[in-house]
Amino acid sequence: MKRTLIVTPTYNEKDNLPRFIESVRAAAPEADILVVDDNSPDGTGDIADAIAAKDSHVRVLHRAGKLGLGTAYIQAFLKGMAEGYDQFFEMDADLSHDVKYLPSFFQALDEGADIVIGSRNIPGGQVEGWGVGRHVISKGGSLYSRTILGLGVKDLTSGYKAFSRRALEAIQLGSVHSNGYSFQIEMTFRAIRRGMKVTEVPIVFVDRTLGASKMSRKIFLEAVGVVWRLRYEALTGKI
Ligand SMILES: Nc1nc2c(ncn2[C@@H]2O[C@H](COP(=O)(O)OP(=O)(O)O[C@H]3O[C@H](CO)[C@@H](O)[C@H](O)[C@@H]3O)[C@@H](O)[C@H]2O)c(=O)[nH]1
Repeated sequence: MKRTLIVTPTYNEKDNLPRFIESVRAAAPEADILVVDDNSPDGTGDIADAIAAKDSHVRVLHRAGKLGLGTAYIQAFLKGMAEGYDQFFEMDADLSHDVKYLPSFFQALDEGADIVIGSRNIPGGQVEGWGVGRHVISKGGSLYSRTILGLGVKDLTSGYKAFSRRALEAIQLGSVHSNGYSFQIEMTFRAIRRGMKVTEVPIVFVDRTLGASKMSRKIFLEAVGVVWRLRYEALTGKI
């Protein structure tokens, strides 16, 4: 039986986290959940601790402040690898990633995928609840990065993903620099450069109804630049 670690980074998700954990526990009862909370001012970390105290499948990694999505995942993955997990998931805590898709991720991993991406940009996939601006940023961002990096993956910024242990080893987590949503692009690009197999499965992403997105101008600009850095590193043989 493969050991699965589902990582969810949290920053001010007090209204979403209990339902998120409950739904993941019901859908994947064998999996463990690691919440990475960045000292959320709304007390999400305390809520996570209270759930973890009652459920041995749930643990919490507390960090001192808002250190970013990318470093949250890297810290959690390194911890999970040291603990011997075989496969790793990324999921947002805000209920935009529906657990009903977990079986298709597990199936793709079983069939040999190294990375499974919950894709909004393939037949059967879509986004509900975003305004025009956010659609343009997301679709445009995927197209921009696909074109510059020469990748066939349709949804490069999705945050609903699964990795085999082999994929995380190949990526060499210590050399990943991106911290915002461009972290997603960098992880997939590095894996593909090392010959990992990527499979996209369709998901309908439903925008959060509680709490707020942490998308910012800084995160957007980081992504614009990261793509060129990755291309340069690939051209110069660094990745
Ligand atoms: N620990 C921690 N968690 C964070 C941080 N920033 C965001 N998060 C958590 O990361 C998850 C996603 O953040 P959101 O800010 O809700 O993302 P979004 O705007 O809905 O963006 C979605 O779309 C992006 C673009 O496609 C995706 O890249 C992203 O992963 C996500 O799926 C949430 O659980 C949120 O609390 C941070 O600095 N630290």
